[in-house]
Amino acid sequence: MINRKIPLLDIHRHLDGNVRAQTILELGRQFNIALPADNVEALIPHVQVIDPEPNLMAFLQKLDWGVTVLGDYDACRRIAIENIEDAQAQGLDYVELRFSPYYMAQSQGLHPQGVVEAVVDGIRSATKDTDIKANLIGILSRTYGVKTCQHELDALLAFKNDLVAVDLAGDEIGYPGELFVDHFKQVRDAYLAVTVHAGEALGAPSIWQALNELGASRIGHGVKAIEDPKLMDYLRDNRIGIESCLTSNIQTSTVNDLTKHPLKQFLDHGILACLNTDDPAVEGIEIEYEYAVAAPKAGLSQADMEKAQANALEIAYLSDADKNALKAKVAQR
Ligand SMILES: O=c1[nH]cnc2c1ncn2[C@@H]1O[C@H](CO)[C@@H](O)[C@H]1O
Ligand SMILES: [Zn+2]
Repeated sequence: MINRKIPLLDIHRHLDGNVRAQTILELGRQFNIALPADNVEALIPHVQVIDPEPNLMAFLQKLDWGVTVLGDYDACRRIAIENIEDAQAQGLDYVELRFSPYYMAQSQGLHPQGVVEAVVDGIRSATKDTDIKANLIGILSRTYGVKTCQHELDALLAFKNDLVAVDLAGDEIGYPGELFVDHFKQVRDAYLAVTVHAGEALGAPSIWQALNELGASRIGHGVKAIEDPKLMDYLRDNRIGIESCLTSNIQTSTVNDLTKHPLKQFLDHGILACLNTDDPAVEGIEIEYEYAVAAPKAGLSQADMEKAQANALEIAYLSDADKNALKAKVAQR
């Protein structure tokens, strides 16, 4: 269970993997975009994973309707604002929301830089005068290839002061990290942190590559680290954060059964691993479910969950002052 005396964070949460079904319907109508259904109930199977998909790429297709309906920049602003509302409704104290501006722009011919501007603006206005804190992580959608990712990176770097990090997501097998060494040099030169989806569809070498060649300080999923004892030690000794997403790993068939998920072993080894949602609306879950249902199934005790909760704060892309402010805030609850 969530311990409300510890700050509650979700630091691996795709903003563009969390578009409400109702919003997809409304935006579809607004922009005259034909959808596979005209009511929420019938739309759900098209925009949400019901049973585990056979692989990561099949899972990722379920995100597509959420960006297909983004007909203008106001629509991008709207989904950013709704992401903050959803996070607030969950009692999250701090979120790192990640998004891929090219993925959001491509379907309706928007400009990635305009998308970044709209998302930044939406997050800023939605968090103003509230006690939820949010930071943004820009994503390079590797599935579009090296050249498009450079355009996507240019759009993100135009707003580098509004981001805390850049991530690499999408097709890990078809577009391995080796292709993006130059992109992440630019990210580091811009003084942004690096987190990479690695060890989800590929094995431990993909995680080593993210650490050694891309400069990752955190790893998204990192499931396959369990195959490499030297890597397990390295992650612990270098305080590399692992952003675990239990239900997502089941739905992508990265892990067949939660009882076999390595998160418990990561925690026992002293690795700074934490619990996150990934794509809440697409998965049909929220952070509460990950703590109340998924984590116990994965063998985590209450103490393990509290450790994971504390680890998220430890590895969050926040200053020590901001971390202390969050701790002080929850101490009053
Ligand atoms: O679990 C995941 N693994 C890899 N890539 C993902 C996952 N969830 C979403 N995206 C990717 O992130 C971008 C949108 O934010 C898209 O590229 C989507 O395919
Ligand atoms: Zn992810």
